[in-house]
Amino acid sequence: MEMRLPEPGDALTGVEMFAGLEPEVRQRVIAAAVPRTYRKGQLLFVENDPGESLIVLRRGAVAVFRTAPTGERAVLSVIRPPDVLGEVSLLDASTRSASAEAIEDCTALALSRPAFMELVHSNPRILDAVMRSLGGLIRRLTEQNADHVFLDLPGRVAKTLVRLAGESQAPMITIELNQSQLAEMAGGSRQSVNQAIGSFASRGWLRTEGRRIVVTDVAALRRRAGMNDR
Ligand SMILES: Nc1ncnc2c1ncn2[C@@H]1O[C@@H]2COP(=O)(O)O[C@H]2[C@H]1O
Repeated sequence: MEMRLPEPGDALTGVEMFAGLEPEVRQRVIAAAVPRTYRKGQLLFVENDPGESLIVLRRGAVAVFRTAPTGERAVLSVIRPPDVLGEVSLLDASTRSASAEAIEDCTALALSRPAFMELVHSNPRILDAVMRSLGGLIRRLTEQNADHVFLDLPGRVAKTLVRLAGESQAPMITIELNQSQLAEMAGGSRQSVNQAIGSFASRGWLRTEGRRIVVTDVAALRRRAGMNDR
């Protein structure tokens, strides 16, 4: 019988949680997962829905947010491939801790809770990656808490932009985010975020182009956010 070698890249390529799996286990995970597509603006799930699956994002971007009783949103994070979301309610067998909306057209794989738990029980090594992912989430939450105490709003806007710019070393970094999304992420009103952006633009640290922000001086934003120089 002809043996099929695993593809050099598959649907789980780059996803840290599945990185240490044997090729045939990866193939079983892929076979058990259900492909999903979400249009820009579509909700993947809302807070307090039953947590029924782990979502592996393959393409697009998803905003994770909480909604206040007034309807105001606070964006906790923007998830991009090859990241996962929905692990919290799977692990504590509870409801979704936040809502998630596609902010670009997305493709994803959904792994049901029973399939995920079966995978964990038969491959306990996966717990290393699960713990790393939870540790990373706790670390980010700690940092966000500290930012709300120690940084003023322009500082939080600067830090949000630096985070969105990621590790890029490019001289100009384009961020596909409008100012209300940025306000939801930085935890401020649209008006005060607009003022901060205007002041950064007048200093030559960025410019706005319609719904995008082009960062031209990440180092200056890092300094404004009180982050160490690299
Ligand atoms: N503060 C946060 N920062 C980043 N991601 C989060 C945060 N809170 C929740 N999430 C993600 O959003 C998901 C919401 O559904 P879950 O609780 O199943 O799993 C959650 C995590 O994957």
